[in-house]
Amino acid sequence: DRGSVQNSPKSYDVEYLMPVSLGTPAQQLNLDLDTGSSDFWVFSTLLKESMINGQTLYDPNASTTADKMEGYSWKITYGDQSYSSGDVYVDTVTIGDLTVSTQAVEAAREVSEEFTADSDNDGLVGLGFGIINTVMPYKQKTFFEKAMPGLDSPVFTADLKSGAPGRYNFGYIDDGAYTGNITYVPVNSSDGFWSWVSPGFQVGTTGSFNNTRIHGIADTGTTLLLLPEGVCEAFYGRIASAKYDASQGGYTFECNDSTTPDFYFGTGNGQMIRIPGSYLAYSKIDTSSLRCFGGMQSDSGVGFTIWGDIALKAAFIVFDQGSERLGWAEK
Ligand SMILES: NCc1ccc(-c2ccco2)nc1
Repeated sequence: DRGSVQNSPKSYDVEYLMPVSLGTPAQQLNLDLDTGSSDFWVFSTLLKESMINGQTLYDPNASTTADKMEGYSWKITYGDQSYSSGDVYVDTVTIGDLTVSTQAVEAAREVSEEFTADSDNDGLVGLGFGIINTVMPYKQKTFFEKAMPGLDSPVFTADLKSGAPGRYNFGYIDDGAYTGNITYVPVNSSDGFWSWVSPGFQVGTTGSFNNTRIHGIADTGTTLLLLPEGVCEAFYGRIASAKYDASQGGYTFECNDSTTPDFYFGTGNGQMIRIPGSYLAYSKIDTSSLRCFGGMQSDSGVGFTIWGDIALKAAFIVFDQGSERLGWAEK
């Protein structure tokens, strides 16, 4: 079996949403596929009115195939301090023509204000590893883990684009979606993340390659690229107008600064992925400013590097759960 679904970026590519069908008859929600977590949760009719702001709600009582998992609950807090919690139902879920008939659907009773404010986002599909699912008393499998046995190949791929729709594919690799070769690197899933080691980086075409191993995770659910302080300093040191602006909480530079170099990261056996300098001028710090907040920021608050959407949208990525490895290709 296999599946393919379009993803659509919200403004500034802050997150990418995909249509998902839940229950019988189908209820369609727009969800955020997040390889940095492992809960499948949705806005639901269990929520207090004050927590809803335009989102589409999953109504388990309107689904003939929904069964409540009595005594089960969940609560999750994300790196950006947003959180959600609620009850658990089993129901049928279809993403891009791929159906899982008994998916644990985590129906929210409570969401933090950040989620309430994000009116286009109806919930998250966590495609990290099930070991970090938060359902109690027994953790639940991710959508991919449930689908995997029936797939042609135990992989899913992410093709995120800058300011344009892309695709998530399940169970196969679309050889037309990338150029050159796919370089595979081993994944350590013991923390539940798609954790891998980059051999290093290069700033611009003239800079030398810096052989410094960077431990990090591939995370579709994080907007920015969070790298070690030293890497940020090497990159921003090459941009004339760049500075660390404590009032903005990060590096900023003039959006049109022509000295902005491309950023390359190593994926293994000599391959590098090029992130265009334009991707790193993330967003204007305010409408009247000529300065942009950098798409690359320090990972010092996190403890490991997060290869978020800024990096992922420069590549075609194979999340190979069958072999616990990541495949990287240019496109
Ligand atoms: N890295 C997972 C994740 C995704 C989306 C969000 C989010 C959306 C609106 C408010 O917070 N938070 C965390």
